[in-house]
Amino acid sequence: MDSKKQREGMTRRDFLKMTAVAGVGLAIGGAGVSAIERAVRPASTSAAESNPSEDTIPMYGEHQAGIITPQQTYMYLASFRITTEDKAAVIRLFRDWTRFSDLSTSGGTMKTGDNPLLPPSDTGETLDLPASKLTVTFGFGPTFFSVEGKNRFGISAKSPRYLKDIPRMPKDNLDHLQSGGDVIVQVCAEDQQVAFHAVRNFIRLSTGYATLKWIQEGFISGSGGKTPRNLFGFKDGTANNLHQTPAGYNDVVWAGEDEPAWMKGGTYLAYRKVRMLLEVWDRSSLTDQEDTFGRHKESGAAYGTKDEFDTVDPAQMPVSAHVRLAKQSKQLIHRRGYSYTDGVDLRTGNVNAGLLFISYQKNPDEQLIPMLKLMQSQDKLNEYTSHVASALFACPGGLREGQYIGQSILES
Ligand SMILES: C=CC1=C(C)c2cc3[nH]c(cc4nc(cc5[nH]c(cc1n2)c(C)c5CCC(=O)O)C(CCC(=O)O)=C4C)c(C)c3C=C
Ligand SMILES: [Fe+2]
Repeated sequence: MDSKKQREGMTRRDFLKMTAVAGVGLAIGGAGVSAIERAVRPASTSAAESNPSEDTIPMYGEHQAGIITPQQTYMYLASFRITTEDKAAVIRLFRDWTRFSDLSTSGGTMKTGDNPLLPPSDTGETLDLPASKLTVTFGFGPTFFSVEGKNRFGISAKSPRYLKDIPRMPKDNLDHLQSGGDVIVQVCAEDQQVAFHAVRNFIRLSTGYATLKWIQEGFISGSGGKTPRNLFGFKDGTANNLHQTPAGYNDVVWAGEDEPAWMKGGTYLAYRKVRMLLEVWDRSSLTDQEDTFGRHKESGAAYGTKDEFDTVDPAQMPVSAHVRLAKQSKQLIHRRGYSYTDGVDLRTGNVNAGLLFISYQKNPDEQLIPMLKLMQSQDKLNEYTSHVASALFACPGGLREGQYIGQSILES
């Protein structure tokens, strides 16, 4: 089949054309052959054929997708450590990751293989599935730019202004194996298998260039348009409505003029894995639970108000209420958190579960860190939570077709 026919003829079920080179590329990873050298986009996708725009979120634009995109139901965070010091190899990896992002967010897969003697290029578990609003968001940690004063890849001068580890907090109980990383990939989708497929193939494509440091999966309740509830049963995300306009996003989320050019349209992703002590919470009274946040459980209304989105008066709340403390900091952040469950805590027999707190902001020094300090010293929520992992990443602005992620950092 010639390549024009491939483009015209391929449906999602027929999946994408991939050369045998791809299999070789995957097998030899860092040896220099691009793993998805000749992947092409699907002509159409099966489940999304009737209305693909409802099923796909554009990957290209001023900003990366997955930041102010309405939250999908499933999320994975995969944190990578770059293992090569060869800048050209890093560029190859990022080109492959970008091509694969383009392919998978538009509903494609790599070909499962022409050559029975080679492993299939694609792992195959999304062959019959639509794009499911898949988004991929990349960010770079402090150690991508320099490690112990050593300028990695010659780019330390391009390190963004506020990129550093979140300082140690009074009540931190951090596991460093689950924290930080050189590169973060946030993958979100309406179908968990679609999201995991993307993560899995990012990992495969990284062979020879990077290793996985940690991975974390999350979910939210998805009842169309309503604020999701966290595992304490409270609506979580209400206050995002205070800045959800283009001007609001400029003030709160998108990096300022004081940043390197590659941060234009970019932002900072802050991550805190916060364990929630469900057994303790479930034994506490409704009054105690509501006093913890300063909001009512069922309606989500702030104390002294009737409805979820009514204007908050912090004076109506206990001094240690979570929302009162957030207001006291006088800062806004854009939260995009997910719940997680991690099985049983074998030491106690309790459920290991909580919130993957993810926030996007233009200036973590001003917006996030003072708020976090205030909360960690005075928040009633501390009786029921423990912060177990932490990270900060700088997310570059969006891409135009033909560019690859990180290009404006690694080139020019
Ligand atoms: C430092 C930042 C924050 C951390 C860490 C954090 C953890 C955390 N939050 C909840 C539950 C809720 N948070 C709510 C509001 C809220 N939280 C933060 C910041 C952090 N939360 C802010 C800035 C706000 C908005 C405050 C405001 O301006 O009104 C709420 C109320 C509803 C809402 O607005 O979303 C809940 C509920 C948990 C369970 C948690 C850690 C486990
Ligand atoms: Fe909160």
